[in-house]
Amino acid sequence: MTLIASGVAYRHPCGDILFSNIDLTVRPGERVAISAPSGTGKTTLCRILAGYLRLSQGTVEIDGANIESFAGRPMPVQLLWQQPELAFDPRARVSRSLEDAGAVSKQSLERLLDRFDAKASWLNRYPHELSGGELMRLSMVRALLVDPAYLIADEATAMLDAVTQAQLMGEMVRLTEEGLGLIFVSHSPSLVRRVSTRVFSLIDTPL
Ligand SMILES: Nc1ncnc2c1ncn2[C@@H]1O[C@H](COP(=O)(O)OP(=O)(O)OP(=O)(O)O)[C@@H](O)[C@H]1O
Repeated sequence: MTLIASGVAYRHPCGDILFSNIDLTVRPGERVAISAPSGTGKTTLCRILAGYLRLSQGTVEIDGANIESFAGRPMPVQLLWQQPELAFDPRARVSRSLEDAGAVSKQSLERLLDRFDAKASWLNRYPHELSGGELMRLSMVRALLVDPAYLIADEATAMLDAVTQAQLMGEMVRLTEEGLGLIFVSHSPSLVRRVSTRVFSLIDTPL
């Protein structure tokens, strides 16, 4: 499954163009860091690639299928937010949000909880009853439950302590060795150097 963004442009509702002519191809197992100065559209591009935001021009396709055609079906591109609470309904126990992510077998859930060192008992809590690190682990579990082909991590580990950050980034790298494609944004040049197999410069400006 190859992810291909061609001629992508985004225009704000006020009409201002944020970026245009973005061409990006990501293949299974690649780890692509999106680099660009603050405010130039990295998060916006991440949201477009994951189908959260409508592009103004161009296409995003997965193996020839437009990303918009996955509406109502499990999305093969999953987004990890920097604020993991955005992935959970604050009025419901975490287990409910995981169920809403899609039909999932108990085995897959247990396997993923184990992989991300997350406790099954956390599922009975509300999002505000979990620490940032715990919620991030569960947000990774949620993203991977639908067995996506691509994971987009938008500064997903930036708020975490160094140990948790290293552990979760390490797990993401292992997932890419199993074929997952990873697109990530990080303001840490050393993390980008360590993790990425390629850097995509959004506006041709180095990090
Ligand atoms: N509705 C809007 N109208 C005009 N500008 C907007 C609107 N929404 C967002 N922006 C601007 O779009 C720009 C791109 O935002 P985005 O979050 O994608 O950048 P970024 O590269 O991820 O930034 P950072 O590195 O600081 O997180 C920002 O300058 C933001 O102020």
